[in-house]
Amino acid sequence: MELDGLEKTFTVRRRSGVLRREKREVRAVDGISFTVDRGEMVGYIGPNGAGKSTTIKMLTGILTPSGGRLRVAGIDPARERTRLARRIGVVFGQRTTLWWDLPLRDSYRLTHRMYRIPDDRYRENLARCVDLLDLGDLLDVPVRQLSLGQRMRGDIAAALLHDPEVLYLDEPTIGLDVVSKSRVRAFLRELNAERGTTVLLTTHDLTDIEQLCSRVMVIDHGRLMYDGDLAGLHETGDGERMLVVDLARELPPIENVPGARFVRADGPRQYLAFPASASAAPLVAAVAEAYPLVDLSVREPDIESVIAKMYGGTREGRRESLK
Ligand SMILES: Nc1ncnc2c1ncn2[C@@H]1O[C@H](COP(=O)(O)OP(=O)(O)OP(=O)(O)O)[C@@H](O)[C@H]1O
Repeated sequence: MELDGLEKTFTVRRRSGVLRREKREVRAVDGISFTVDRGEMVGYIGPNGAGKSTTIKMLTGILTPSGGRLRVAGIDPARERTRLARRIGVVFGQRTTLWWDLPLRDSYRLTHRMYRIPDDRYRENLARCVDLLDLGDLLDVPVRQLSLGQRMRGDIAAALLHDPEVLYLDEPTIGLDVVSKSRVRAFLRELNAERGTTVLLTTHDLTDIEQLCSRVMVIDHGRLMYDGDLAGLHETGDGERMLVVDLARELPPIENVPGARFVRADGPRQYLAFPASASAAPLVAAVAEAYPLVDLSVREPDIESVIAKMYGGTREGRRESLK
């Protein structure tokens, strides 16, 4: 997957007075370049409206880029959308590609025909998906009667029956309970390890990224803000760690320890933030000397707060120009 200076601009008209109409240009994707190698599993994350779905729509050929260059499996998606469709699979967590009134089995049969999948390949892939995604009891149930988690597993299987080399997953675990999420994640890990399927994963659940992706790309306002591993993301966001101290009794906030920032108290427990790059030892010593310390722990920054910090730094750069 190769993107070089990829752009997508939408022109939106908005009524701004009785007779006036304002023409506004939204740069949903504003010059994005990256390469994803075969077999990589990459997280593609960012806040609402960052441009993630627009990127995926261009990667599938649904939308034509306004600028830049794009290749997926050597194919230009907008020019050869049908040829590309045989090589990629897409799962949109918010929508289903299955036939609502048909049992899962019939949806799969239709996919079999549409993609002209060789019979033995189809049988083999279906059996594998049914086994690993635990779809055995669901094949004869109409899609509309499936729970969200069951439907999602059904959708993932449908996207894989034609052996795609590249899989785009847009919020594949949205709305799923903990058990369904872990089942979907385990399946994706196995798919990637066994088949070498390249996966681009968009999600708001950062546990998906933590458990599945060694590389993560952060997009905001249509621009790539970060491309690297998860550990590096912590550093970039200048995250904070949290020292959680349990005191012998409820006491006023600890505000006199240099290098620590009082965050909140919960009875005798107090939360002190300090820079992720700093050592906790001097803080612990200072607290222990001045307060009746019973217990303590250090919590690592969660990715959410790290990313929130990154976004905080880019708010002014909103690139929506009036025309
Ligand atoms: N068809 C369209 N016409 C006009 N503007 C659009 C269109 N599609 C997307 N946009 C705008 O482009 C920007 C990026 O939208 P996009 O859907 O790609 O974001 P996203 O990162 O997928 O967000 P979310 O996490 O909410 O799904 C937004 O400002 C959105 O309003």
